[in-house]
Amino acid sequence: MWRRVASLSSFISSSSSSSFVAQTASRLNTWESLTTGIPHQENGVSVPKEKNPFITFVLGGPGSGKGTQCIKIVETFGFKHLSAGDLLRREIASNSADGAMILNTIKEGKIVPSQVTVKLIQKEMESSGSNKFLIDGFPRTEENRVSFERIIGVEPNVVLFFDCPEEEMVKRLLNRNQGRVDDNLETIKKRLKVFEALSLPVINYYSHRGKLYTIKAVGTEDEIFEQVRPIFTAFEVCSASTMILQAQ
Ligand SMILES: Nc1ncnc2c1ncn2[C@@H]1O[C@H](COP(=O)(O)OP(=O)(O)OP(=O)(O)O)[C@@H](O)[C@H]1O
Ligand SMILES: Nc1ccn([C@@H]2O[C@H](COP(=O)(O)O)[C@@H](O)[C@H]2O)c(=O)n1
Ligand SMILES: [Mg+2]
Repeated sequence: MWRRVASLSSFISSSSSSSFVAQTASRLNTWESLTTGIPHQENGVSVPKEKNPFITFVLGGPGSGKGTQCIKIVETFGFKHLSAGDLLRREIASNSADGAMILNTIKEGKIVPSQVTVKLIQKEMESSGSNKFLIDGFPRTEENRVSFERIIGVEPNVVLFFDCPEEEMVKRLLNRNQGRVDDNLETIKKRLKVFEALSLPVINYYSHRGKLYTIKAVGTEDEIFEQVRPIFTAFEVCSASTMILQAQ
């Protein structure tokens, strides 16, 4: 299977997205698990590989444009979008037992205990009927990351990092005008500190794991999406080709 994917990358080397496709083909050990359908051993139990979801984590500082780009990714590639922040805000709005704690944490720009956030994500994943997820604003900390791996039992296939200068992020947040309790300068400053101290190490972790795609998050929304598009196009091309090869 690996040989076939490698030859695929040279076959399409003349396409406009060729470098991404080649890069993607070289990362396809995870993708292969989605498409081969060959049972593999997991904790001693044989599990059909095609049951694994395809997971993309969407990371970046506050106001870097994660939510904005997720809408475009969903429109073009049909993922189920799960925003950790939106799920937490929904808990506040529904007056759940954790609502007051979550509201205070968000106002302070701090991070909600991982168990709470991962359970919300898990519930949405299970009820979605989808197998392709964009998980936006998560993991924000090493604790988030480890908790997801422990509870959900899988690692992401792709990690997008929207890399944006602080000054631009602050400007965007102060103009967002969506009535968010954390869109004020005091909370924004705290969120930026938390991002640097707790979220950047997670981004570095995925860089070392060879899963990170860094997007320069300046310019128009469309210009930024043109950096994102080839990443998922490459995965789609490789997936379709693998299915054709299997059918032969
Ligand atoms: N490329 C862009 N140029 C200018 N403004 C943008 C751009 N992308 C997004 N915005 C605007 O910046 C604000 C923040 O964007 P968005 O909500 O997508 O960021 P985010 O990374 O999801 O932030 P948060 O972490 O706070 O949820 C929004 O008002 C959005 O319309
Ligand atoms: N994994 C997460 C994600 C978010 N939070 C809290 O929600 C706030 C808003 O998140 P956005 O993704 O919408 O920016 C964030 O500042 C945190 O307080 C969290 O705790 N854990
Ligand atoms: Mg957002």
